[in-house]
Amino acid sequence: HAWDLKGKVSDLEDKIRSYQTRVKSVNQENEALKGSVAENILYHSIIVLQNVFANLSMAFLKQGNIRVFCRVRPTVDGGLSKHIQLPATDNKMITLAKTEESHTGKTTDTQKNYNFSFDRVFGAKASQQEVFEEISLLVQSALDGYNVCCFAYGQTGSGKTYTMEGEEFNENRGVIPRAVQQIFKAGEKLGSQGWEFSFTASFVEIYNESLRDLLYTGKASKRPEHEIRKSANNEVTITNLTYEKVSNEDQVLGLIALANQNRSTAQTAQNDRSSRSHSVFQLDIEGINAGRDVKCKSTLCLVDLAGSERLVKSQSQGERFKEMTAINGSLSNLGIVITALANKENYIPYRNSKLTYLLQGCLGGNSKTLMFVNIAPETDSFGETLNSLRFASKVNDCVIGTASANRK
Ligand SMILES: Nc1ncnc2c1ncn2[C@@H]1O[C@H](COP(=O)(O)OP(=O)(O)OP(=O)(O)O)[C@@H](O)[C@H]1O
Repeated sequence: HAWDLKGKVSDLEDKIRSYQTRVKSVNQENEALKGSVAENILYHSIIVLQNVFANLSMAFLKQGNIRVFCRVRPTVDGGLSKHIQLPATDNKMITLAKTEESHTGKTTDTQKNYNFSFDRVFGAKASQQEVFEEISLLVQSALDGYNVCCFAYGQTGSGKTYTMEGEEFNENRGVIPRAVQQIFKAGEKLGSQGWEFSFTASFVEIYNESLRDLLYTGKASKRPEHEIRKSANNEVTITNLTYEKVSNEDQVLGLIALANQNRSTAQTAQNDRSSRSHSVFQLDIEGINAGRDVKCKSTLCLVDLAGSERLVKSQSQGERFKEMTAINGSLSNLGIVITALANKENYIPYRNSKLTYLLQGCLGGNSKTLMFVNIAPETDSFGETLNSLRFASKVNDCVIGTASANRK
């Protein structure tokens, strides 16, 4: 019996040992599992934190930086564009897709995608209100003493004027009337905190590198010449320009109507002139809070640029050639100035074009800049659209210092 018992105990001991080994290995597996779960959680937390961090630092960097919004114009018949794709889940991406047909018919058609990402992409259905909501904080900061510049870039007919001015007195009003409305409303609110603001508006057109006052009411024959001047304290002013003191929204809307009238008179004399000129609306804001002994001074600058289409040499002769050269010169200088600012170059060639000279105070370290790149959805605009998006993404890559408010 003893022998038998010894054998059974030995069997039991073997079983116990094998159980122990299994438990150990299960424990090890558990540990491994626990480790990987923990690691996974940690890994994902780090990714989330990295993203939060990247977004935060982007937001900080972007504070004084150029932001770029892309807006796609609806097609004339309200249909879908064939080559522009916006992902449903991401409002920062846009893809231009080009299908290259096989010429021989032997190979299949190939599709080439051009992807771009911006701070925001608005599709054809985006309303003026939605667009404005995204820039209203920027407009607001003009009252806090920041210089703010918002400009629309794109080929003729891509929706720049619609974005900046829109239609009168309804929900299709664009950035300029909405910004003005917001500034006056917010200025009134700040009044209860002891702030007193004064506003001065001007509206100027740059055509063929010469300036024209859009608020001029005198005789056409007596239109004065204008020069851009920079004062000792770096303020840019235009000689002989109408600077109109304004205190409410209606007054500014009246000035915008006057500017449109002035533009259409010139337009009648010269077909399509407004497409070939830059128009710059400026609202100078001065605030004083006597109780707190603080002052602030800034400019809100809203610009509808000339059409960015490239020069078609064979079709451009005489006056048209001169215009296109002036437009190409000033738009490419705008790109050069922005790149020079981003590269922190010592010399920024503001003076190489009237446009950049005039916008000098609003482009650079001490300002907030937003660029709309407007694009047309038609297939025959593919080349121009690609060009505009390439220009805009170059601008989007620029990091231009941090803005600081002009407060004393
Ligand atoms: N988002 C939009 N929704 C509805 N209509 C639009 C939109 N964008 C543009 N349009 C219409 O498309 C046409 C061309 O737009 P717009 O005049 O703004 O182009 P543009 O880029 O300013 O051209 P130009 O360089 O000639 O001034 C206009 O009739 C305008 O009302």
